[in-house]
Amino acid sequence: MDRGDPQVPRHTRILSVSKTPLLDRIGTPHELRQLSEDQLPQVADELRAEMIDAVSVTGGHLGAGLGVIELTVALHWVFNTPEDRLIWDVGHQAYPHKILTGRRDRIRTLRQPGGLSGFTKRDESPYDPFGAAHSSTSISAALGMAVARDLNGGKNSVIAVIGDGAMSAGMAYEALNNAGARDERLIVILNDNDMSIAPPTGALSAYLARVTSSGTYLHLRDYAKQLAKMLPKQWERRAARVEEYTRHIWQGGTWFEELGFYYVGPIDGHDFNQLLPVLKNVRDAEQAPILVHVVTKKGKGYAPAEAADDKYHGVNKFNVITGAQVKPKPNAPSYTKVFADSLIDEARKDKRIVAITAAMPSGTGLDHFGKEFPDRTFDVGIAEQHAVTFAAGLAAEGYKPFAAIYSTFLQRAYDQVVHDVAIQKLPVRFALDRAGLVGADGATHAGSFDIAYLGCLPDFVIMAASDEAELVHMVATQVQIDDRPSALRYPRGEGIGVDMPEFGVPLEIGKGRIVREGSKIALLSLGTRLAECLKAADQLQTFGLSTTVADARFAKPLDGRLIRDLALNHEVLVTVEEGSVGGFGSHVLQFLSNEGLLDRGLRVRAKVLPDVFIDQGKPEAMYEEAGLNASGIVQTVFAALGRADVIGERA
Ligand SMILES: Cc1ncc(C[n+]2csc(CCOP(=O)(O)OP(=O)(O)O)c2C)c(N)n1
Ligand SMILES: CC(=O)[C@@H](O)[C@H](O)COP(=O)(O)O
Ligand SMILES: [Mg+2]
Repeated sequence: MDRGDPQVPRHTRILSVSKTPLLDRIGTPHELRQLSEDQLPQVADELRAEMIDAVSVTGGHLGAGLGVIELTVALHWVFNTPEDRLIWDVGHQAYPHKILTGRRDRIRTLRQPGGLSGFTKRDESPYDPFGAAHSSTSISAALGMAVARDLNGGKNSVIAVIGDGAMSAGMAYEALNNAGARDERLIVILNDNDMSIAPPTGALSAYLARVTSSGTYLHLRDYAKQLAKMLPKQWERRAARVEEYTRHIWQGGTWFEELGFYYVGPIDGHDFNQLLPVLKNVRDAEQAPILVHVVTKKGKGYAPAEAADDKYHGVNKFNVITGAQVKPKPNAPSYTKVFADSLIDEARKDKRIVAITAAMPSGTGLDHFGKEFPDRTFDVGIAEQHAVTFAAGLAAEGYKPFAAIYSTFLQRAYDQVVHDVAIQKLPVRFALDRAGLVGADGATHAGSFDIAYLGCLPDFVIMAASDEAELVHMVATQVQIDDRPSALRYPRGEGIGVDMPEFGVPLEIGKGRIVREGSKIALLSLGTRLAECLKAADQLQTFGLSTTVADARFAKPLDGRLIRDLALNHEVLVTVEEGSVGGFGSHVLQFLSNEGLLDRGLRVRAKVLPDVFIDQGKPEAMYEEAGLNASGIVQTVFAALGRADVIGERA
């Protein structure tokens, strides 16, 4: 459309032609559904371009969304969203969905403070009927919504879109098992791109590969048209099973059919000529759960993503032309790398060490470990519950299993930790990466609760590294803990640039350390807030407040002697941790109280993360907001001293 300056002669005006003329007309799926079928490929092209451009300036999850561009357009065109409920598993692939559902204007605020979430979120849009980010929840949520619809006498469709990786989690089977036994109308779209974050593992992915590589699929180009004609409007489950056409169109989805689903597919998830007729027929089917097996390519349509081993699953900002990502030069090694390198060093000396990941080899650093010890590295898929009890089995047989699982993903396996590991006092070593706030992934991935949820378990040893050098020693310490379970927590991101030890030296269990001697104020830190405590001590010194800083190192067992000394020889004791209420500070307060150390007027404060779910942001800003930085600590000390007068001035 020519928006040029009316004073300028028309023929000389430069036409500012939009690159996304059709997408510009789509505010919500209602406008999308006004377009004709043959316009949809262009919508998809424009949507793909818009998504690539947006993520190039925001960073985030790219490959998965590129793989579902056509599927997203087709789903919103065929189904009457948001009345028809569309639930995305994990939700990392939902950027195209967000662009089509009224959030295009905010898509460049993705994963930023106050911006759009990087996953689906109920309070963000009526088109997000269910929040996600942890995988494999979509079928359960969809079944719940389908049952609610039937109880209400509703007519809407409910669709869950789940990836092949997410399908490897136990929860997905639990939902399939329950859904297959019921006759609710439920549609599960299996988005099979033969990728998780890494190449998929497990028997299911091998099965899917067999199904999608069957000769029939590869030769029946008009397969979906035939399928669409054959799918009866009125499903008669029992009859359909034995009818003649069952042999023609069910291409091997036996496993899903045995679980009570109609299996439709595999179809090409980038071909509207296949997607539209199948989705229309599936939409109009009267009953029975249906699983549509859609084959897609992660990273589709963007050469650098298609060529990358990880299909650009998660990217920094990047140059659209070259695909080159903007990677800031690190000032120090990442905690993840330090953990992996330390474990490799220890494993060279101890053949009993084995490592387990739940589909996060690169995120946990076990991809490096696996290169050197392929036979001692196990990627069990997105199956944290299985990973924990699998590790317990290894420990029961005398191995030294390191289960490297992000702090929040371990939440998925809490009973396995209690029932299979802790009660049996099996020496499973948990390496909890992403402990504390993580930034762009927001509340679902913020490792706020592990001290609380593990600290209440008898015999557990819980360590928190205050820097990357401490992490090396703590890995060496975990190797030695052979009589009970232990957990080592460390944050996402890079260290603080301390000198690295040549090798790890095991620490004395349950012993902290004084890192700065003082007399009036005591700061007892757990984890990487130690650096901020030292800065706070410097600031307090300028007010004549001599401050001791101690690194607890262990949340469990507590260093009773250290805590007692601090309590008896200081007026104020402040604990600081990157964790929720109910963690380290709670344990210290309980110790002080039970030991009568609060009876002499000691002023105690426990600094923890606020009792809210913190949305995405920049970690340091989030910690500042939580008062877990130097000035926040200083203010707490002044408040404890009742010196509110100076708080606003110098702190
Ligand atoms: C419980 C849980 N474990 C691990 C993850 C990390 N994770 C996010 S996406 C992903 C891979 C998902 O694969 P798939 O479902 O096939 O989706 P795709 O990225 O291939 O579209 C993993 C392991 C998670 N989000 N939740
Ligand atoms: C979608 C998902 O759960 C993972 O991709 C996660 O976002 C990875 O987090 P890191 O970037 O901290 O490894
Ligand atoms: Mg996949």
